[in-house]
Amino acid sequence: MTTISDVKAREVLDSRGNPTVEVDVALSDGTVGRALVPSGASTGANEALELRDGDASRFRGRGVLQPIENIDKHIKPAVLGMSTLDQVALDNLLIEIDGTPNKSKLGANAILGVSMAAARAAAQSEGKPLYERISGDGALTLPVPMLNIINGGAHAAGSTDFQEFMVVPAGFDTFREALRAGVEIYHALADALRERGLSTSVGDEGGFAPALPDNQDAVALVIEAIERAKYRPGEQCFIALDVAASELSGDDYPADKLIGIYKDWVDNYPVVSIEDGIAEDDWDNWSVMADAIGGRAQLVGDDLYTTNTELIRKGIAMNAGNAVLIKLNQIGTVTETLNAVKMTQNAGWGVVISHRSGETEDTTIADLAVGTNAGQIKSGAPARGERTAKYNRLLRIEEELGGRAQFAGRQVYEHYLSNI
Ligand SMILES: O=C(O)[C@@H](CO)OP(=O)(O)O
Ligand SMILES: [Mg+2]
Repeated sequence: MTTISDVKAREVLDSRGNPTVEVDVALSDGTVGRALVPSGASTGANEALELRDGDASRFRGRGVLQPIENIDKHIKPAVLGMSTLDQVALDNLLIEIDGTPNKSKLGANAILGVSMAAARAAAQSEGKPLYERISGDGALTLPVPMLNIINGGAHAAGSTDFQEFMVVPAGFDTFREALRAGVEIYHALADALRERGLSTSVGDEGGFAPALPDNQDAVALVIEAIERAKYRPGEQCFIALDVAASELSGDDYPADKLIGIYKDWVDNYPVVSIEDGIAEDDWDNWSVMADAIGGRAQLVGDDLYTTNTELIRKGIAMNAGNAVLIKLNQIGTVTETLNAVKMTQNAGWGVVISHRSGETEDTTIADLAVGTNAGQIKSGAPARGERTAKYNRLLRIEEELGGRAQFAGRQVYEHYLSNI
């Protein structure tokens, strides 16, 4: 039996220059799986806890030596000698050692680092790519990339107050062609901004962060960029938003005003997906929004659900949206993440696998998107290495799958498009 022979954790840096946890899990057969943990800025209140040191003399209090010590002292002794082939048993043990509902004792960053590294080690030891180990006998699908090309909100001071304006190149036959369209649109957007004398400096996720007077200007600019790149909006390329409404001031943006804006945009623009359109504590207005536009747009809950099956179950019962954003570090183990995806898919809801605004070179989410047949991934703009690492991994997976590769494509949004 192949067992865990060593666990080594260290402090490394993420894309915002903040420390984060990296874990190596070594197996008795000599394989080593490595994982790096990402970090959010616009976090949901119900997310599992990211443990930071708080010692202001190191990295302005953002160090992660405590979660690393927790791995050394509490996790490593418990998992040495365990089989990594049973990810569920391993993750259940990690949850048990922590013992809190939100992983606040050991830190979700400590727990997830070990869980992900073990999954990667197990795949290697079996001689399989990670996506294949995740999928078992299930379908392998290349996801539609949702490329965040205008960054605002908590990710880019001085830009729009809505957080993300994404281009969604769904109307192509392969991931490679879709990504290429996204890249050309990204560059066309830079030209459009330059022409107007607007800044082309970028936000945390690699998208531009121009000082635009209105959120609607950002939508109009994305459409202009699609056309400038010679693609057809509403046919080949669509728009997705992450409003991150929990970060907005309720005085400026009451729910009825927001729903009015979305109705207008869904009527007039090729907007196919709206994430966190309503604040995370306002379940009732989530249902109101879903009644108003749920047949015409994917309504994705991120801060609302925090990849937590208890909250997803509640949302499905309340008709609060029709899709879930999935982030490994919101819940803290691979197994719980896979359970969240399954519950969402079983309800017939959409799934978007997501990066965090603070990222690393880790590419686990690319394999997760393919292996779960999720259909959609958001990993920022097609620029900045920590974002392109995921898109590049997907290019390699598509090549590796050859004739077996299926691109999720327009079909993901067909229901909403046929209702227009
Ligand atoms: O809100 C989001 O969806 C994410 C990723 O884009 O941002 P953050 O990681 O800051 O929560
Ligand atoms: Mg979000």
